[in-house]
Amino acid sequence: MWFSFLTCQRATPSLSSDSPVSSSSATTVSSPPPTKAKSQTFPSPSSPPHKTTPSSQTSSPTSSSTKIISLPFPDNISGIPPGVETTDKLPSMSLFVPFTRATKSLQPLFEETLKNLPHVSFIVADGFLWWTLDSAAKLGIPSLAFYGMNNYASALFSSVYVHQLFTKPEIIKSETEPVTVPDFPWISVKKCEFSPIFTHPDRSGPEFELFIDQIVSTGKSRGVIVNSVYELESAFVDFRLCDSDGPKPWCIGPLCLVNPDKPESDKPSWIHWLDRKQEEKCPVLYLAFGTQTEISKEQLKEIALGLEDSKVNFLWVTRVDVEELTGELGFEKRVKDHGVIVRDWVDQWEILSHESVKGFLSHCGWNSVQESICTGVPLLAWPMMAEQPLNAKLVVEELKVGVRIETVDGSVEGLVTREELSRKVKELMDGDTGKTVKEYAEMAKEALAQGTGSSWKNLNSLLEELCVSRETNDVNKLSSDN
Ligand SMILES: O=c1ccn([C@@H]2O[C@H](COP(=O)(O)OP(=O)(O)O[C@H]3O[C@H](CO)[C@@H](O)[C@H](O)[C@H]3O)[C@@H](O)[C@H]2O)c(=O)[nH]1
Repeated sequence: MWFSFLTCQRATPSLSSDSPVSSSSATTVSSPPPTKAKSQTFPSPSSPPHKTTPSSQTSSPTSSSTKIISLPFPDNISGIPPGVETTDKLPSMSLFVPFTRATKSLQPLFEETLKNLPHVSFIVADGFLWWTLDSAAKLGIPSLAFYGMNNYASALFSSVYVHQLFTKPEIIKSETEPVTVPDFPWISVKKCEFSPIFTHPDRSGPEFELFIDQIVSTGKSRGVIVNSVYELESAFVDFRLCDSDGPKPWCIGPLCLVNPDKPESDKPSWIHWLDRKQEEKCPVLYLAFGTQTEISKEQLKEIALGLEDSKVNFLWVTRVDVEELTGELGFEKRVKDHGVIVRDWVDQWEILSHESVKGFLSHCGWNSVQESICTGVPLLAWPMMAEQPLNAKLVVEELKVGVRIETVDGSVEGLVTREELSRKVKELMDGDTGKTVKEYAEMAKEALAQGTGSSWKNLNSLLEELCVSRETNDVNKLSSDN
């Protein structure tokens, strides 16, 4: 099993399907050290979206312009079960910090490998692999960080942190009281929507130290690649661009449109099921909660019974055995006419693109949100951790492409009852958010239009800035040396 990275060598300034970053293996943003009171961009701590590339999901390089070099993942990490090389395989996300710290043992081999490459124009590194930015600096290679988070969440984290919204002396004690964000007066946030790193006055401990290492290291980078579209969140991109001290955000997304997965020739059974629902003219709700979410037995039962009560047609992707965990033996049989549970790894893009899928109950991981927007499917937003509460606000309050599900106590971790789930599922499926989301889907496509789209232009100027100017410098240096 391996840990993989991609390097960009002598890239030419054009947008090709061989994107220099992989949306599944990279993640967020940063800027200068947190001691200075200015705008900053942040990784989403506590449960960040870092994962190495599981071999089962790594496609072979198909083009002569792309080469993948794999480095062996470290063995014997204290507290991590042997063989676990991705965060989705961790028994608990509480092991995230030792897992991430362990990646540093790859540094010598990473640097050795870089030295043996013919010419590296720049490095794109997962921001959670903070040490790769140190390696880049040591070898004099420009580097960009990538975290996977959008500009909206980064800007809000920054504003909350810089203005000490939850940590200044007149501390807001309530977890659920709405508080106005200073730089964005039309937005209010709740303490429970943020990790303790942003809300706890005591700034120490392993998680905080990792967070600082990432911020400091990304602050030294040449910029941050953002898998998003400028037009989708322009106010928040502009906010970050105005911070001349912070790393520049480069919106080059949505990457799910650059290289969408191709449906296999042999359709899996769930696609046949969706085909049947389309023939029957039955709209389907798709449910999936990403790769890292842990859902309690009690909550699973409420989801199952809420779906059953709602009578909506649903396709639920989950790795767990719902009947066994909830004790609801016979659930799948009871709902078989309108619902199906899938326990395999699915091609989510293919499902969302299916004509019959008219709603997505999602944890609001940024990849899922973008895929839903790009396929014109409205969301039922149920954030569970990390920056997902902010993504849900973007979906419901800013873009208005979805409906928010509420927990019993208004907290992020709180229980969602079967009644709430059933009500909101019906509201989504009967509602009119579909029209708005289709407009955004068009906008996202236009952003990638060759020559004219904003993401196309951003990628070109990024390559121009990092490759062409570097190569020109190299040539000048060579001639002055002679
Ligand atoms: O069976 C599956 C399960 C997942 N996916 C794909 O896996 C990705 C999941 O990504 P995302 O929706 O972002 O969920 P997480 O992996 O849980 O997201 C982590 O990473 C995101 C950013 O990278 C953050 O926004 C989230 O908070 C964090 O939990 C998506 O592209 C899905 O299409 C599949 O294709 N098939």
